[in-house]
Amino acid sequence: MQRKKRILLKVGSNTLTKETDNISRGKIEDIANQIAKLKDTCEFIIVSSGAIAVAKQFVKLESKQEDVFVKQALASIGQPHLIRIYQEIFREYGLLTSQCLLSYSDFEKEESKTNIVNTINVLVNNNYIPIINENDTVATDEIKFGDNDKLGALTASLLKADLFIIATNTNGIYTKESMENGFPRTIEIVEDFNTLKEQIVNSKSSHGSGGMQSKIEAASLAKNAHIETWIVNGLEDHFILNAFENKQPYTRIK
Ligand SMILES: Nc1ncnc2c1ncn2[C@@H]1O[C@H](COP(=O)(O)OP(=O)(O)O)[C@@H](O)[C@H]1O
Ligand SMILES: N[C@@H](CCC(=O)OP(=O)(O)O)C(=O)O
Repeated sequence: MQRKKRILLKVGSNTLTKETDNISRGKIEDIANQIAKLKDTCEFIIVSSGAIAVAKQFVKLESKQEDVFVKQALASIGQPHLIRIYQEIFREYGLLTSQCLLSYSDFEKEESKTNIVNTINVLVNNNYIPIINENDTVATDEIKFGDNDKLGALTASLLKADLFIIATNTNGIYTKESMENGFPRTIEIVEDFNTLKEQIVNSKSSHGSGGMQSKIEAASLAKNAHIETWIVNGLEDHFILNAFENKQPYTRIK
């Protein structure tokens, strides 16, 4: 039997909420449906944000503490709900899920790295789809700066993914000029990072935290591990299948 292509899929809060204030069960169904269609040829590991967004649907926390502590508490409330929603929906598509909470510092210790690889390989070999998020109680890197993009890239590298897909709210990276004139045009293939950095515009989406900058940095980490990154429009239905079939513009960073 041919070896399956290992795909690390990073989905941000914007994709999961379809840019609203609520998690979209429809978007999670769309992801499950695509994974079910590809399951004979591809194995998926998901890095998913959305814990804070789910919690905000249910609670408003009172606190005199700094904003970041409130976000950490919201993540703690939202994470079990997020995983429950994934589990319920993926089960309907015959897919099994598990939860892994990781932080950057786990990628700096040999023992933790070995444990992550061993655990996730057992899960994947038994047809479980690991759903990874930052361990927000102990780490604040992504809720302060990131986008879970770097966590996605570190995980893709450690687990030797064949492809790193970042789902966001644009058809990949647009040229700066085209963004400024209001007719965005996708840069389809990137081979030179220096020219790419010049295309970043200082804007982010409603729930987004890192903008395109953090995606380019994540792609650069993946490239160092010889992994190709695709930046695709997660708001579209069938966004993974569309990219495979070239039906929707997206950016490939080789
Ligand atoms: N060159 C570019 N091409 C596309 N989007 C860009 C570019 N430069 C900056 N951006 C901004 O980056 C945003 C995507 O990043 P972000 O808001 O963090 O989303 P996500 O939550 O999906 O990680 C886009 O909505 C856009 O506002
Ligand atoms: N870990 C947190 C937030 C991570 C984060 O900033 O992510 P993103 O939605 O990709 O901008 C969460 O699950 O809500």
